[in-house]
Amino acid sequence: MNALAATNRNFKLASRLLGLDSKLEKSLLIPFREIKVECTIPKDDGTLQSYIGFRVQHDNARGPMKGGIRYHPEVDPDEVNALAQLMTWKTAVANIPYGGAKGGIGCNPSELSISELERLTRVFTQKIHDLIGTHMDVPAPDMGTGPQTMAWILDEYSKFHGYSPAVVTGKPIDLGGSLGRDAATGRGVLFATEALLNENGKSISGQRFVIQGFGNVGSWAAQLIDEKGGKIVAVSDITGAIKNKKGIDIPSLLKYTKENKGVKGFHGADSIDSNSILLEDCDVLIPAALGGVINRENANEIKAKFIVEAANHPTDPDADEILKKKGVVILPDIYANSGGVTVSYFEWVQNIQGFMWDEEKVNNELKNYMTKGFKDVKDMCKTHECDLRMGAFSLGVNRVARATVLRGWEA
Ligand SMILES: NC(=O)C1=CN([C@@H]2O[C@H](COP(=O)(O)OP(=O)(O)OC[C@H]3O[C@@H](n4cnc5c(N)ncnc54)[C@H](OP(=O)(O)O)[C@@H]3O)[C@@H](O)[C@H]2O)C=CC1
Ligand SMILES: O=C(O)CCC(=O)C(=O)O
Repeated sequence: MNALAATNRNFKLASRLLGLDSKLEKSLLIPFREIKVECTIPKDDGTLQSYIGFRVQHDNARGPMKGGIRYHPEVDPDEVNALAQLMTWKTAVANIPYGGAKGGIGCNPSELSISELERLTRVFTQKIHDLIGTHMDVPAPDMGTGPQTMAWILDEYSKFHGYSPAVVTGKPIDLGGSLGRDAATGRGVLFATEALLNENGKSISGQRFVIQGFGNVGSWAAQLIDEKGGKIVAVSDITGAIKNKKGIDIPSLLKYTKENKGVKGFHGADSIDSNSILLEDCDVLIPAALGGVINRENANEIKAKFIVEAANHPTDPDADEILKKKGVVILPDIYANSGGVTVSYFEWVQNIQGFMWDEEKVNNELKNYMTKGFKDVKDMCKTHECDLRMGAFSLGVNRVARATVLRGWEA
């Protein structure tokens, strides 16, 4: 099932749980606006190369639309649509005053030079600058993008609209980025995992973790879980997968990946088949890379007791059903990885206030939001006698539906 069909299915199940009117259901499902732009840039060798960029603005009932921009070869309109919709429910679950959006460019950033990436980002911004803005749609980093990408967007946007730091979040600190945003998604994953384990009479310390993806989210989650005494027994990235039953030395791995651009070849662990990373024996599995990786092909073989979805849409609905029967507890993406957008909200607030918070305040506030989010999701599970995914979806969809009805449709 593709990402959009899967997301629509989860939305419709939640809508039925809530008893939403079918017309309201339809209006919540259809995106507010879908943008597709051609981005042609001269490559460093003088030849021209064209790329397609997307921005899907799904819903703005609760506030400006918000969501990352992804640079990846597999970016396609259906996936961006699904990810934009997930952002709408995610910002509502986190209870921050935003709607949802997502963007992407179909490209392989590892094959582009820094100056080619800068040209591509600037051309994309030129094409969408009228449709984003501090109170309209606020992009942020996602896979293949980061603070430097946000700095280029900020600069290009400001040429048209005047200096506007709050038009993007996840910026470098020197340009108004928030302390703690870089680590925020991984830190949110830590807080979410702690909440889930505590509820099950366990703690991070003593649990065995497997993490797929060692980029922004995966590496921060690994570092913070390691600092709390969790044992990380296997990790992977695009270069390969490694395993050490006794626990991987994460500080050494972080140093190694900076120097070697990947986990492959790390001396303190054995190399394993990348395809088997999700099937490794562990207590908690944390997918932190691509979507759709847990599906009907592999769900039966998963050994973890808990899955914490740091990636967006890592679990296919077929796999959800199989894992539920096996008794595996899944903490869904729209709650588990909401730490990133929550600190993006803090960054936006700081930019608008013109006042910078210290990192302790950012991290404490993030913990408050993640703790409250877990309680709100659990309350919905109790009310609707459903699993955590439906608890999170029904929480998010209900908040957006209420805002939509309150705003009304009068022309
Ligand atoms: N950044 C954020 O704030 C947020 C991100 N997310 C989600 O988290 C996930 C990861 O994003 P982020 O960490 O920002 O992205 P990054 O680009 O920083 O990292 C992605 C990681 O995934 C690895 N990867 C790519 N393809 C594969 C593969 N086939 N198998 C194993 N690993 C792979 C990459 O390897 P390599 O580096 O070697 O290419 C890299 O380690 C995405 O689903 C994203 O949507 C969710 C909420 C917020
Ligand atoms: O920080 C943000 O605004 C969005 C992050 C994001 O893209 C996500 O949560 O998937």
